[in-house]
Amino acid sequence: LTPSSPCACLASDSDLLLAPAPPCPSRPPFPVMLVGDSGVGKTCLLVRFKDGAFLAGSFISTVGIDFRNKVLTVDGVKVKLQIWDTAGQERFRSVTHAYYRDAHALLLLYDVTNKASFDNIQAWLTEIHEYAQRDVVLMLLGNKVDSAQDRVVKREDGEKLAKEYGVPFMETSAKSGLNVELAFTAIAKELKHRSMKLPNEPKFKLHDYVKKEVRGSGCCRS
Ligand SMILES: Nc1nc2c(ncn2[C@@H]2O[C@H](COP(=O)(O)OP(=O)(O)OP(=O)(O)O)[C@@H](O)[C@H]2O)c(=O)[nH]1
Repeated sequence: LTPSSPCACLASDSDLLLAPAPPCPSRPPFPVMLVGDSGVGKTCLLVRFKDGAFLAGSFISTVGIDFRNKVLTVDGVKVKLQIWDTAGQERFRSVTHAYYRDAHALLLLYDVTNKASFDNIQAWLTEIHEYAQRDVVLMLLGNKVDSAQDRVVKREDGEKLAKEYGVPFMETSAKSGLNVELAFTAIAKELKHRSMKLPNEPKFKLHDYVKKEVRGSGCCRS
């Protein structure tokens, strides 16, 4: 994935000013997969990120898999993500398994108002371990934090689990938009750094970045 000449999918703004970028086929988008139990808010998180809107009202479960593209500008570089929204329902699990291998990043969600979705995270991690690439970028998200009165999973429990498995963690809300942009930006930054490997650039540390930015967002101070 290390680019020799940047294309429109992964090119700095200054490069684009100097010469027209070559077409994208040489640079496919980074596949990012959303996984977690049915109803945790995967589709809503994606819609919030892509369109800045919240899908309220009746809940329509994803069938199989759906995907959307979004280009982010990270440190002056365009990074194209192809985000795969998977169905959380058990009956679609074999479909999801087929996609893990090609995913460069995974956002694993639970719902802070649904204890079972949190308890199932270990099973999801086992599945990820079995099917995904060993070096896949992984982040744990506790979604629906806007529903404070219905919360049954404490932030500390999410943090503890994430620490146990060595994965970055943040709480999100597809409804309010809290940390949604940040979650995808963090993933895009990590993918960009891994693929570009510029000689004089300091190594990007996803864990540290997430910790610093979450603290800065003011969402999680007790
Ligand atoms: N309060 C609140 N509700 C949310 C949030 N995100 C999703 N929801 C609601 O939760 C329900 C399920 O959301 P989806 O995004 O469809 O869930 P999903 O994980 O894609 O479900 P599957 O497609 O079955 O895997 C919907 O009724 C949403 O409106 C959130 O951040 N806050």
